[in-house]
Amino acid sequence: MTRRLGSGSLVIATHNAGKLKEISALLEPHGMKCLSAGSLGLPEPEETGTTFVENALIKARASAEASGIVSLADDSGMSVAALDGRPGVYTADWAERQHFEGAPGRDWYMAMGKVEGMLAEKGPDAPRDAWFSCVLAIAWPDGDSAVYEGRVDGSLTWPPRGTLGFGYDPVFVPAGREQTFAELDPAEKHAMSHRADAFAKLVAEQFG
Ligand SMILES: O=c1nc[nH]c2c1ncn2[C@H]1C[C@H](O)[C@@H](COP(=O)(O)OP(=O)(O)OP(=O)(O)O)O1
Ligand SMILES: [Mg+2]
Repeated sequence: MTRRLGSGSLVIATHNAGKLKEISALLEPHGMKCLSAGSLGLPEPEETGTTFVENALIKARASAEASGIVSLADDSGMSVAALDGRPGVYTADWAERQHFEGAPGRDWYMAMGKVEGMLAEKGPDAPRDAWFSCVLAIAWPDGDSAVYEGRVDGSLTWPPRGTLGFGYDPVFVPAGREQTFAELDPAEKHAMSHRADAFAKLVAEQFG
């Protein structure tokens, strides 16, 4: 029997503002009070794992140990079929850290261009299939943990379109739609994304 969260406070162990917003919106209806790793001043652990599961557990455990509060981490990324699943676990690393108007962030436009450039090298007929993966890991301060995996399939478009969402959203068109994740209403993205898929499993087990 998997341990359950119950109600109360939970730390969202991410330093990505886009994820924090999406995860808080998904958890609040279940009566959880969401604190952020950033606002608690928790350090950002190095993501030394080679799988989404390993990295999600590294982040959740680091937060639970440092805060003494049950913590939820998300490790996610985009995989391109014609690139043998890259960038995958290294999706964030492909976007260099930059400072925009004084605030730290990652250069997503550059990263999307890098993916497109590598795909172009495969020729004009290379399949443009891609998918996002998301692993959510919950870690309790006593070392217990639970993991949930999600995925959404789609294809890559170029040039990037839309201003909503974050990261690679402007180049990802989910299967069966014409708009990119950055053009869709956030509520629509939340209903079909890799994060939504993992969350549905988390909610079924934790709050069902
Ligand atoms: O819905 C998404 N829409 C667009 N891009 C996305 C999405 N979900 C993940 N991604 C990309 C960007 C993210 O940065 C990277 C995951 O890297 P990942 O290490 O899990 O996240 P992160 O470093 O941004 O924040 P943190 O580790 O503090 O949670 O994949
Ligand atoms: Mg990260």
